[in-house]
Amino acid sequence: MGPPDPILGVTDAFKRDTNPKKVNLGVGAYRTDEGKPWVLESVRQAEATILKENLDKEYAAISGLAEFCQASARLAFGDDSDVIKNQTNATVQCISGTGSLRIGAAFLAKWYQGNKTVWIPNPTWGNHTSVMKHAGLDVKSYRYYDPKTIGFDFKGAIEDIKNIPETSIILFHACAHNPTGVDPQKEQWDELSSVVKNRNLFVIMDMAYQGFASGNIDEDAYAVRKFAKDKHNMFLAQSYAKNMGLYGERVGALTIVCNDKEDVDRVMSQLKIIIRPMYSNPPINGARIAAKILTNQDIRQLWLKEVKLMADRIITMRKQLVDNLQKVGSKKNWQHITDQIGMFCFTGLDQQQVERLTKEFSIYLTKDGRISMAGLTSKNIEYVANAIHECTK
Ligand SMILES: Cc1ncc(COP(=O)(O)O)c(CN[C@@H](CCC(=O)O)C(=O)O)c1O
Repeated sequence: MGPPDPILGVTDAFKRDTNPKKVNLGVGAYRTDEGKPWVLESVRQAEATILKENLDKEYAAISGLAEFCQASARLAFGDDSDVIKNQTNATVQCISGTGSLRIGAAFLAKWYQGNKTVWIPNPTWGNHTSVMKHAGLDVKSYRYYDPKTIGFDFKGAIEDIKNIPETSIILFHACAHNPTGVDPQKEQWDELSSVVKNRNLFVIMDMAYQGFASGNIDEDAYAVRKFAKDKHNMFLAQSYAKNMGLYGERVGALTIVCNDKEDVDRVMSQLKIIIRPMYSNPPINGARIAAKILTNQDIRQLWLKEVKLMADRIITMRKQLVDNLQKVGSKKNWQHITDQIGMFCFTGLDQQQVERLTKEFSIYLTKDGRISMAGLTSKNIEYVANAIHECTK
């Protein structure tokens, strides 16, 4: 019998708990202030529009829906980027963010001529290592998080990256780092770009939360656009699970940035050769919804408002959690909760404290002390704050 998944297994345990006060702060999935999943109105409008078009259910191309792929690349790189203007993006629709990373890793494993070791941040999303190893790449890590400051270890990251063997592969979270919620400042991204360039590293940008971090899709794409502008060898993995709430539709895109159009044709041919025996071609429904949202201006404007609303609710929950911790008498410094950004808060709780939260209070979170902020609501915030205080005082 294999072990439960460190992230998705938390939800299974939560579902088995019969305590009426139980709270799920595990999986990174948005919840409303009523604690319910949210299907965005922009998604509903896109679905209604698509329904009227009476489309068929034919296979998609191996590379997916072309309109979706182009719209995804434009969203990430920006209409005025050289990548879009010169059409040097080899973009394929994949099975959400995970699938985009997996196909990109398989491409590197087969064709990359450099050092096939991927350097991932420490800590990182629990599935990164498995995805890379499953593709046949070695995995090592670089310093990213400083437990003393509960912040970004910029000095440590730079030092480690300067020692990464040239032509290796390095992975960055483009925004809303999971699990720490700690992102580099823009000037730190600029320096990271320069150091990575000097080491001639291949860059994997994992952008699973565009718009969800700051509430602004352009702001959150800063790192992707900076690295593309600096002409890095790179690929980008995009997910629409969180910023469009299309979790179960499995909608994502992989873009490998190429030197020229001929390169794009060759790379696309090889991506199709990798995809075909893996799942042949991707599902059409979710990609149609995402393409409609991105290309219908009225629906797009509504979506931009909704993605900001989700980001703002999480920011509000951060402030309320700190206020409630102070209200119940905690004397600890919880500033990192409001300093952090995106879906998650890296609380700094140790494994024993996490176990107590779950055993004594039926509050579910991952073992590393990460909480999904969207699981907090105005109804449970006091209960959660009191429980955290009880386990940390
Ligand atoms: C940094 C990062 N990359 C990729 C993904 C994959 O997302 P897709 O659903 O494949 O588009 C996630 C999702 N991580 C969330 C969701 C649950 C999971 O897959 O682990 C999490 O960490 O709770 C992520 O946090």
